Amino acid sequence: MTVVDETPGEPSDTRGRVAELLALREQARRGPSDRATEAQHAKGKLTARERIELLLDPDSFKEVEQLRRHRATGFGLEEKKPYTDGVITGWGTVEGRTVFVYAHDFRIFGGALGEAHATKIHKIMDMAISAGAPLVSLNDGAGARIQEGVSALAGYGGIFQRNTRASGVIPQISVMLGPCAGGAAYSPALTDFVFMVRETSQMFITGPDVVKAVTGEEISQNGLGGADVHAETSGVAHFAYDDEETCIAEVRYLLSMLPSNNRENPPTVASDDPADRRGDVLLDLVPADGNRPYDMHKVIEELVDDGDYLEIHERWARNIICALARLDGQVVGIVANQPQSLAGVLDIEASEKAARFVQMCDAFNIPIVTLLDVPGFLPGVDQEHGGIIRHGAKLLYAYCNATVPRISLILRKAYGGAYIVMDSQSIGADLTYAWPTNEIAVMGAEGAANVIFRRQIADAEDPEAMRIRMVKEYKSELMHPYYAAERGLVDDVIDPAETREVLIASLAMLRSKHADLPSRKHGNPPQ
Ligand SMILES: CC(=O)SCCNC(=O)CCNC(=O)[C@H](O)C(C)(C)COP(=O)(O)OP(=O)(O)OC[C@H]1O[C@@H](n2cnc3c(N)ncnc32)[C@H](O)[C@@H]1OP(=O)(O)O
Repeated sequence: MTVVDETPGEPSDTRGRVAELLALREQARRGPSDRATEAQHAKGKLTARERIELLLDPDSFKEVEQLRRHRATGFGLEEKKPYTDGVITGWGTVEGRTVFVYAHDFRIFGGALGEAHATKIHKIMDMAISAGAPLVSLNDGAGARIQEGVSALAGYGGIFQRNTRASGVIPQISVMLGPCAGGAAYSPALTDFVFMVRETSQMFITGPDVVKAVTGEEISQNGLGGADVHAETSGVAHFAYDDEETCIAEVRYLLSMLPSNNRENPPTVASDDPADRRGDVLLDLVPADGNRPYDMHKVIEELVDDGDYLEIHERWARNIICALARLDGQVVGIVANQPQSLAGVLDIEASEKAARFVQMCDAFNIPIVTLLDVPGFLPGVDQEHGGIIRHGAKLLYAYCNATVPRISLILRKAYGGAYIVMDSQSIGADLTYAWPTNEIAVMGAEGAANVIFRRQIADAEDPEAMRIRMVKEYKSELMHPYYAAERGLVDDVIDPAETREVLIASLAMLRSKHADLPSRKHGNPPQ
């Protein structure tokens, strides 16, 4: 059979019927036209099926509702009823584990979401939740299908509700691969991770034309909501890549670090990197002088298996690092201050970034290792008026609420509220370690001396000499690791070179940790 009428005919026998089915399937698989495919490729974009092939293990994709068509009328829709209705849905495997997927087909109504299209997505989301497997959306759609009016809007509502229900139950990953406007941008915002591709993907609530009409601002689509904007400025995107192939390969890498659902642990792999590998290089990597910057990435590289880690929000709020890595084959979430950026202070964005990460790790049974080198919260009118109190509280809340194994290590300094917030023992860290260079205090020695010895300094014959003496006294009295160790506020002071071994042994002990929070509907975290 070469040509099939859109209305199934009446083939005389089963073989005829099967031939007809195969022809229909082929039609659905091919999509609207070669021209539409060429137009998609000309924009530097792959088709929905090409993307699914890259995401899933070879030949593992099982499609659902391939022959679905809309029943909408008006605006010529009754004449245009393509199979799939512009979204391809189904499941397959990534490294042998089940993953559900939906992918907008931009060649059909610009990937815009109508009622049938939406209910296909609802079904696949329900299946992913029931099966307890991750959901990946490959987004390339123009938002609500304008011709279907409120039915399309209601379709989005159903997606948002399911995104929220699935939150913390199965990993949800949104991959942005085209212009995603309106409703198409909200669903990703509700998911755990957002990936974008430079030049070809954009996210905005209202596009440049509406922005210009309302505010008079002129801006391009990429300038308004491109990958770099969202990965560096707004924090909406966790990852940005130059091309779709790399982007989708990284989605596979991320999936390899996540459990299928909140009742499982992340996958373990056998590691060739010795658990007792010493890290003598750490003795020189981190300067003992608390004011000298260094790159915390190098510390992480030295500690984790084979130096491999996946950084989340790499280019947003760089003063804090959030990464997934493995220690002796077990996945861990690492939160680390970055002394090379804003001296590693906590500010509004760093607090938000780390809070979301800690919450994600806790939801998916990923132990958290916190590496502290923090001078405090960033002072300033902008920060105070921007709500650093409530944003900083998000991080505090996330840590206090986390029941996964939690280990913190103070590399150098940990001052004030920032020390408490960054998983101190007092807010529930299971084990806390310190390097011998560390200083835990309410504030740096200079600031402290100026406050508590203000009168002695002012009254002294040589105030500067007195100030220097008092700073020295304060340092030797309070600012060394043994002050905290003597009070049991750190569990041990360790040789930096043995950090990897200590972390691995501690995680092994904590693997069977079980902690329950008081029964409640849900908390009321600061927003
Ligand atoms: C709740 C909400 O979602 S509100 C948001 C509603 N959506 C929007 O406002 C977006 C409207 N669309 C657009 O701005 C643009 O189409 C963009 C930016 C998404 C894409 O632009 P381009 O890449 O230039 O593609 P283009 O505009 O040619 O659209 C491709 C096709 O999709 C169709 N299309 C685009 N958006 C929609 C839509 N929302 N509903 C139905 N069809 C649409 C176009 O008519 C076109 O169809 P055709 O191939 O038959 O001519």
